[in-house]
Amino acid sequence: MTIAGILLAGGRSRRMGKDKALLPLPGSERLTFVEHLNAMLTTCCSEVVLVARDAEQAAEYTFAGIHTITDEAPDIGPLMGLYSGLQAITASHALVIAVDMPFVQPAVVRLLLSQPLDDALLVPVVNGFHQVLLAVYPRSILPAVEERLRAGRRDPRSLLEVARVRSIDEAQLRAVDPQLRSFVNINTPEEFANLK
Ligand SMILES: Nc1nc2c(ncn2[C@@H]2O[C@H](COP(=O)(O)OP(=O)(O)OP(=O)(O)O)[C@@H](O)[C@H]2O)c(=O)[nH]1
Repeated sequence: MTIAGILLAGGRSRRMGKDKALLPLPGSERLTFVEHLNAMLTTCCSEVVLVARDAEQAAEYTFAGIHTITDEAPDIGPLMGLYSGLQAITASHALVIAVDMPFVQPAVVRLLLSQPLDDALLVPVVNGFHQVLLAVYPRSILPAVEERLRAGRRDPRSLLEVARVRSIDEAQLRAVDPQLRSFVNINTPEEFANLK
């Protein structure tokens, strides 16, 4: 089975005040979050798709040479990004990463990609919370995504109520990423300023 990478970048970054995807990666002189995550996914996925909310936002990423598509409709939330991304890929499954998680560790990606793939969602659990924005989704989940969107839901978390889920527990995650850096997500200028 092949697995695609989907980067979700279609949010408005309101709390940050500027597009989080284009923030510079700490410790790197020139890479943005989106370039860094795209480069990582390119090494392990059969295809990588970046999902922006609309053509105007997508145009911001042409410099990075990333295959960018747009949401079927903008501003419906990451569930719409997932829907649009899953429709665009040819692989049977996708590793989905929010573009505001710049420290996703290759070892965690390898752990996720080494699991048996079937029709279940494969979701890491940290502090008791399912990490739906760093998880593996089968394309076969698309009808359920469509149903959730029709019900007015915006968050992939709502799939946990209707889909079969296989959890990756915290001990497994800590074995490869002891500080769970992979699950740090950046929302505000303060959080960005405090990154090391
Ligand atoms: N494609 C797509 N991605 C989205 C959408 N909404 C949020 N995302 C992505 O989902 C991830 C989590 O988003 P949030 O941090 O909850 O929201 P945000 O819009 O980025 O930030 P705020 O405006 O500050 O809430 C980020 O990578 C977003 O880019 C959407 O409507 N479409």
